[in-house]
Amino acid sequence: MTQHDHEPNGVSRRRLVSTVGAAGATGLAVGATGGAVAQAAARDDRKAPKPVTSVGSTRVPFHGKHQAGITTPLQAFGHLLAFDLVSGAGRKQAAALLKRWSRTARELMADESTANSTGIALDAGPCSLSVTFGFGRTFFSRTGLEKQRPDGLAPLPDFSGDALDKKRSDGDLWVQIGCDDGLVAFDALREIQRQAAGTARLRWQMNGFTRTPGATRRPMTVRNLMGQVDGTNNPKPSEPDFDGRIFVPSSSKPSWMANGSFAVVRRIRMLLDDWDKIPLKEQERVIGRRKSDGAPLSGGTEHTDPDLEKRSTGGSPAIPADAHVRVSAPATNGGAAMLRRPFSYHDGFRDDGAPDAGLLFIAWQADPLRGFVPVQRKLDRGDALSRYVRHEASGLFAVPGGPSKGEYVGQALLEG
Ligand SMILES: C=CC1=C(C)c2cc3[nH]c(cc4nc(cc5[nH]c(cc1n2)c(C)c5CCC(=O)O)C(CCC(=O)O)=C4C)c(C)c3C=C
Ligand SMILES: [Fe+2]
Repeated sequence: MTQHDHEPNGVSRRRLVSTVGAAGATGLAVGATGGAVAQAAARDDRKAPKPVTSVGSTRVPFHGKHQAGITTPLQAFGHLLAFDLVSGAGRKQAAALLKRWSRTARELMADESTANSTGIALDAGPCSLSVTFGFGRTFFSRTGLEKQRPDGLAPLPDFSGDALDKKRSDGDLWVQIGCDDGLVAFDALREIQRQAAGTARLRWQMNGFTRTPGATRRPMTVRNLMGQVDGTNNPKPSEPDFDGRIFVPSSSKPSWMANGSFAVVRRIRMLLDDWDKIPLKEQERVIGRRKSDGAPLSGGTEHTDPDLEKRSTGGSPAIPADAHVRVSAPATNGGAAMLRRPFSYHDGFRDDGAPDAGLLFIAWQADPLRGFVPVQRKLDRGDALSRYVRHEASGLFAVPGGPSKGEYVGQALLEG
């Protein structure tokens, strides 16, 4: 999904535009010939510092069958935003907003300066920026589009372990920003927020992070804030049933959701003080995998399939009955599967001194009733991990397919 755009000398287009602009202005002022300007530029070129990595120049396409930010490799920084339409804003205003947002997302992801550039990201490349847009259940009643509301947006059931903050849950519109640079990510966030003015008000925002590309000597699955290798047994795009599990078929109804997906977003706080007190062996039994390398307790290496039948020498299951990987596995949930693409978060410390930190859990699936819901029902009843986590906020969003050239995200819904 990503594309390394190695510009001349690996310098980003944003940077080149400003360099060329400056050289052009100088040329005019001193009346230099085109040849002299070219020679000066070539000299400048030799002096230009070489980028240390390709992180800055990596570009994620905005157009395509699916929106970016679903199968895009996880970026180091994430911002999740939910907006509510202001009173008086309906379908027309929402369409204009999605048009503005799409144009900005396309320009920023392509490393083009936007008309109202804040300047925050001026020296950086696109750094794998992706911006993804979705619609919450309430969007359809606010805009008179109830008939277009997909069944997949049926409210999630209440789970016994939920302690949800309504103010930080749901929302009419959802935006996910992912980027390998904090300033480029903030620049996108700021433009998206400014463009909403007069049409939609921010309902909640959550900021996340994960590993920086290149931070590991040996690229491997990332770790979460409990220290576990997290993401190993995700469905893989190379698997034959991947598209059917993650994306809405192109023949489905309503047709505007063709090639789209549903995002379940859960803010899950980790009780890290409690977690850190339990011995390593117990931490591993809670998950069912080794902490050091993520290998299943049934043996092998990180990518060996967990053997749920295997017994240890004492006769007990090698992967305990309530281990997280056993309870959540498709094999024990009638095949239910989802693509997990979470960010970690840390929002300081609570009054009792415990970190306010955990996982911005984002699960992608073609149908939440066949993905997240059955698995969370089971986890809610019998997951050893639930003693160490709290679900504090929740959202469910319909994310349309990717726009074709010249289209904006959600156009088929808003103009259909
Ligand atoms: C409802 C779905 C899930 C929630 C909520 C959830 C929360 C959660 N998970 C971890 C850590 C790990 N999860 C792992 C695997 C895993 N988790 C889910 C689903 C939910 N997790 C699934 C479907 C799976 C894959 C199971 C399988 O097929 O083997 C793992 C193991 C490594 C991996 O495969 O990713 C870890 C570690 C936390 C910390 C958490 C809430 C904070
Ligand atoms: Fe999990």
